[in-house]
Amino acid sequence: MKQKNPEKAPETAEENSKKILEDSYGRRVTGLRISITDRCNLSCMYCHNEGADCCARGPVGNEMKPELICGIVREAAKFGVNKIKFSGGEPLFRKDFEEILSCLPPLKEVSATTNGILLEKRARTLKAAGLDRVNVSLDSLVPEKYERITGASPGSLEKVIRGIDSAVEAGLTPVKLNMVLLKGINDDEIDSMMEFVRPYKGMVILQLIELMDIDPRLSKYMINSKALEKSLAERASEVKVRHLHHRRKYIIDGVEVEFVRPMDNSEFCAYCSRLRVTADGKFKPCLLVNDNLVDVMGAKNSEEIEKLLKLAVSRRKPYCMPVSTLEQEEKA
Ligand SMILES: Nc1nc2c(ncn2[C@@H]2O[C@H](COP(=O)(O)OP(=O)(O)OP(=O)(O)O)[C@@H](O)[C@H]2O)c(=O)[nH]1
Ligand SMILES: C[S@@+](CC[C@H](N)C(=O)[O-])C[C@H]1O[C@@H](n2cnc3c(N)ncnc32)[C@H](O)[C@@H]1O
Ligand code: SF4
Ligand code: SF4
Repeated sequence: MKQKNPEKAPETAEENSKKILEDSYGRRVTGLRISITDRCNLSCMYCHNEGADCCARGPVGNEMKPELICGIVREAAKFGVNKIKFSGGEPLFRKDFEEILSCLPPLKEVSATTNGILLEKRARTLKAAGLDRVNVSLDSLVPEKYERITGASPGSLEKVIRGIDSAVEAGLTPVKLNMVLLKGINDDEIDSMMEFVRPYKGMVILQLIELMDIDPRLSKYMINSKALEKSLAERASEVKVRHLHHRRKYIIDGVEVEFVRPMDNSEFCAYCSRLRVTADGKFKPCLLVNDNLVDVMGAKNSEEIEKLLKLAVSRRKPYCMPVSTLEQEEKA
């Protein structure tokens, strides 16, 4: 059989292994989760701000420029990273978000997570610049509750719903609605949220999120995730398992409901395939760890970015591990 490129010798296993990013726990990195600003127009009662130490509400600060963001993505793409998630703060606060999207290399998927307040006017331009889909955070369909959870001003819920409709019209689909479950506040709204997404016929899907009680004052809002997962499973006609975090997707009466369950979940961390980048230009090996960041802001060229990227991957460690693995690590 004729070789496609007879000049090029087949690659050795060693050469091949250099082209992927894998940490010492065998977890391959295939995605980047890039925070492009710490600024936000809301003040949600539970916000982890992607693990940042602080949450800037004021001026621009030390945010990465589009050139650096795209340089990082280009380097990561050389090692098989093919999914990018933009987050914040509120990513639509960046007026140059379209510019950032325009300079990315070809990728399998580019998505963003937004609170949706500024989405209505930007959906079309974001799509045209290369954004494939969005997740929109929407914790309640009751205006007073929505305002209580997010600190938003009256009228904001309608803006978010108009933003969701614009995203659907622009083709930023499927739009995922992120609903953080808060006991005693919105945990009675799961069914009404399912009815809300139903008319969109798969163009909008529901993602339920277990609260991460990063602050002890939040613990009283934790729902019983085990019981919820059991009831979703009982109601589902089909259950799918995603590779990312091994998250379950339940198909209930034709509506897709994904459950994100990060707390005390070693399976979730075992299938963590994304490396994070902070708004001020640091690789962040884990959402919940802040003492192992790798500064990439001053990187002068692609070689430096590559070196720092590999250093960050080498620092990755599952936050939650099965007891048997922890015991082995202690003995070693
Ligand atoms: N602990 C932890 N939580 C995460 C991680 N990635 C996402 N989450 C949480 O998952 C929820 C949904 O995040 P999104 O930004 O919408 O993105 P996603 O659902 O992870 O990504 P897609 O499903 O691919 O759109 C949020 O509450 C995040 O904090 C992670 O690596 N670790
Ligand atoms: C930090 S926000 C950034 C993007 C954007 N501002 C938004 O709210 O969609 C990303 C996602 O994390 C979720 N989130 C924030 N704090 C959380 C927590 N303590 N537990 C679970 N999810 C949380 C939000 O609901 C949102 O869906
Ligand atoms: S909108 Fe997003 S970043 Fe802003 S406070 Fe809420 S969860 Fe945090
Ligand atoms: S190791 Fe676990 S907690 Fe840390 S980022 Fe990955 S999934 Fe999240």
